[in-house]
Amino acid sequence: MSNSVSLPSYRALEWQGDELTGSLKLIDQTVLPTQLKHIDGNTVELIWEAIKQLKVRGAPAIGVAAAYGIVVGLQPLFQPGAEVSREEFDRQLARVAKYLAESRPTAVNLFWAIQRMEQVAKDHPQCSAADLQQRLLLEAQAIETEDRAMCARLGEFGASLLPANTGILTHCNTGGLATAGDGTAFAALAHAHAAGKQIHVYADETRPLLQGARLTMWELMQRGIPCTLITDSMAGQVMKEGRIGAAIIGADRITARGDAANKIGTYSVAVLCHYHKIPFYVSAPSSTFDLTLLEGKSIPIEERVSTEITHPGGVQLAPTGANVYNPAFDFAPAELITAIITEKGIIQPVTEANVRKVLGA
Ligand SMILES: CSC[C@H]1O[C@H](OP(=O)(O)O)[C@H](O)[C@@H]1O
Repeated sequence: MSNSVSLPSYRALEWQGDELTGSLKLIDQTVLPTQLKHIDGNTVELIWEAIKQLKVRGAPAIGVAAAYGIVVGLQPLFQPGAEVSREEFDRQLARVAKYLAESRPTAVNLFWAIQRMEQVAKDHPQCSAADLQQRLLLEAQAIETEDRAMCARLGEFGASLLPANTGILTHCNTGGLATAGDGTAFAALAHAHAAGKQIHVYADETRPLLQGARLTMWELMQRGIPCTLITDSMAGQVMKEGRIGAAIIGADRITARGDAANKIGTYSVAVLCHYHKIPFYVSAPSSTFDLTLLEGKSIPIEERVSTEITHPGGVQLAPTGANVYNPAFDFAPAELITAIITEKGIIQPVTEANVRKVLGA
């Protein structure tokens, strides 16, 4: 019996109001799963901080949040009775765009969304500041709406590849919390479940910030999708036991040859899948591709504070002064990826020629 794929009842982010007084309502993902708490992103500083601290996270969601962050960041220009010149507006737009671009370095969706917003100003050099502010809100809303449609396509294409009656391993979180819609890799899980494929999801906890344990398990259980939480170090064992028929993960930046940067631990999952001859799928929108880069080693990898590892949840687990290395991402080389699922189609085998062919680039 198949169930229909329902959009999540929660939304990682939601715009409220108009271009001059509106704000971005965000789920604070750092306190899930025990608290469903919202923050009101009514200043660009709050939105910047929410991105930096992973209160809002996930490549597509970061892009949507930054797009709205630009609208919010320009609102202070419009004070009652004050005339805003286009020159001043353009100066402030450049400042806010640069500020938001400095929040996190790896997810290319952030820069893609900011550039799309800046392009609106370039495309309308003669319009007034007030008119442009309205156009910027429309562009941010378009980015959000397109993201929702993208998730649906990723879900359909991804589900078509997932085997039935087996376990599917996933890493980090790629669901509605990481996007404006139903997710990327997560959408494939939801669509496969709804299609009656009888899958069982094995979710890596995903240290150090535990997006898998805290967020993916929460999303799967919200949707009634059979699931089991495992530690990252158990991925090989569940494969060895024959529990896993495929793995599917998201991405934060994919190069022209198909090297895919994703949450730390992704490379290990890809190598384990290769060894166990298990299909390894990457699911990501075309906005996650950076065709200016060829090799994964060129992708800027965010390094985060050591306390994420030494003091998870504020509890000290390592000696004071311990040396720590905390890269937030690694990358799976194209050679280890069975296929990359995009909203424009499936890239398989993963080669630069096929990347460009499917993306039409
Ligand atoms: C749907 S993109 C999700 C992608 O982003 C996550 O990183 P973070 O939680 O640090 O924003 C992770 O790499 C996911 O695969």
